[in-house]
Amino acid sequence: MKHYDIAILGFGKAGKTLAVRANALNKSVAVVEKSAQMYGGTCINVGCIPTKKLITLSKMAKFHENKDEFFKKAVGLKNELILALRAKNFAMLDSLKNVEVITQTASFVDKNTILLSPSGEKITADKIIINTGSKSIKPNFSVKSDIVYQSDEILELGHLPKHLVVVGGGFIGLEMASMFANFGSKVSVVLRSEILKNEDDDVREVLIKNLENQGVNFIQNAKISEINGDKIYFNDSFLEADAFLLSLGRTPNIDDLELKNAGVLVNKRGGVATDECLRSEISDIFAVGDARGDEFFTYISLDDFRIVNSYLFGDKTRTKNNRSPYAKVLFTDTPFAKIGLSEREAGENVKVLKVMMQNVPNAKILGNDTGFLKAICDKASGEILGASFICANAHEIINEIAIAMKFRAKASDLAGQIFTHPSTSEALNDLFSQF
Ligand SMILES: Cc1cc2nc3c(=O)[nH]c(=O)nc-3n(C[C@H](O)[C@H](O)[C@H](O)COP(=O)(O)OP(=O)(O)OC[C@H]3O[C@@H](n4cnc5c(N)ncnc54)[C@H](O)[C@@H]3O)c2cc1C
Ligand SMILES: NC(=O)c1ccc[n+]([C@@H]2O[C@H](COP(=O)([O-])OP(=O)(O)OC[C@H]3O[C@@H](n4cnc5c(N)ncnc54)[C@H](O)[C@@H]3O)[C@@H](O)[C@H]2O)c1
Repeated sequence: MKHYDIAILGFGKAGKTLAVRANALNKSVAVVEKSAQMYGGTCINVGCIPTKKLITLSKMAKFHENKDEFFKKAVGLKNELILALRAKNFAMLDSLKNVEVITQTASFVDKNTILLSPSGEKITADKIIINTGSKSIKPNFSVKSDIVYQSDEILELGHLPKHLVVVGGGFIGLEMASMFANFGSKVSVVLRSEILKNEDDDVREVLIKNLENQGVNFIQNAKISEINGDKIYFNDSFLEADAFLLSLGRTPNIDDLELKNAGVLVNKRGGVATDECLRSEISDIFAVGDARGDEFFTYISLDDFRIVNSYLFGDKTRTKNNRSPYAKVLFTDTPFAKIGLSEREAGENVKVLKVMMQNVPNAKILGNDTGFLKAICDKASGEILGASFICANAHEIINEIAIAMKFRAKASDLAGQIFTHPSTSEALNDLFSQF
């Protein structure tokens, strides 16, 4: 039985980054990945990168007469990118002298022993890192149809659907709705509640208007009973489509792991229960990324790497409790980005600042002056407590607010900051000058 200093289960963002770090420190590492199609993990193969490549290409569809042909070309370009990234990720680890990539499914025999399937071999390790990601949640209504897809399957579709019904109005649902509408599909989003019901009303208003202008039709507060053939049934009604996308959320991918054999516990979110250093109940077993069932973002998986790295190889000071402020972005045609408090969450002792994009010169240059920048500041100190940006480039400039919040900057700091011109960032001068 081969022994390693560290075994990493799953080739995800945190795990692969930790493997590179451990190799540099001369530790022996096994990275166990169940699928050769998933070297590099969800983000590069079926998540962030393929979706954002297609979202970017979909914005060019309006220049193409034959929409179906352009969609197929876009899928081809996306596939080229993914194949290159997957090969690069594999080579990155395979070329390291202390790292071995093992293409098998991992499960625990005990707290230091991993069974590899289908080979039946076993390996042991001093430390084990669970980085097995997440999977799509299964519907709680009946599905009898062969035109129903999950997000990874729809990225491989060989034709552009004429009418796509997206079920679920979260990150994947709204991004895909915007993307397929740009490619030229008729798109309907059927969701059980109201769109982004926890966000401020002015954000929701712009978001819905923008998507409706793209041709997306919303059916909110729908109680879905079934998808049968080419029909989805909800409330007292139905819709006909030639493709359905299920985007009902994701759940940790830990079923194969036989965690009980190692004594590792599961939390209420169905993920591996960890402490602030990401140690499980068994102190030599850690969990990182989606497998913890906390926040499902690539940059959180990367930050989990920083925490485990600090614990195993550093001064142990970096923990889940001192993460930097970070934003979330919905990559619709006009993106929505949010960090910290919204106006609704902020309550009384704050000042709300707002700039409409119609008044921002760069928005005119970009040809998209919809939306606004909104910031929430503490009334007494001026400290920035949050921001909601729904506008072109929102996904980039929100990171400037993240840095400002990390250093507890005040409105006056950004009001007096020199920004390049013309840029969307320079609108932050006007926004924070209002304080
Ligand atoms: C369509 C889509 C779009 C997304 N867009 C974004 C975005 O724009 N920005 C963003 O930040 N996040 C996005 N996400 C979320 C992001 O992709 C994930 O949060 C992130 O990739 C999770 O990384 P991870 O390190 O937890 O593991 P993953 O990258 O998921 O890696 C886990 C790996 O473990 C393997 N595995 C599972 N079980 C076993 C086992 N028993 N043995 C061996 N191997 C196993 C899997 O095959 C997989 O390769 C998106 C997700 C999806 C689905
Ligand atoms: N831009 C990004 O950073 C990005 C993009 C895509 C995905 N992601 C990550 O992936 C995760 C998964 O995305 P997602 O869109 O699948 O999940 P989500 O949690 O964002 O949204 C799920 C949606 O499905 C609805 N839903 C759930 N069960 C339902 C049912 N039975 N009937 C009708 N509606 C139902 C929910 O109300 C919600 O609107 C996200 O939470 C996010 O962390 C991030």
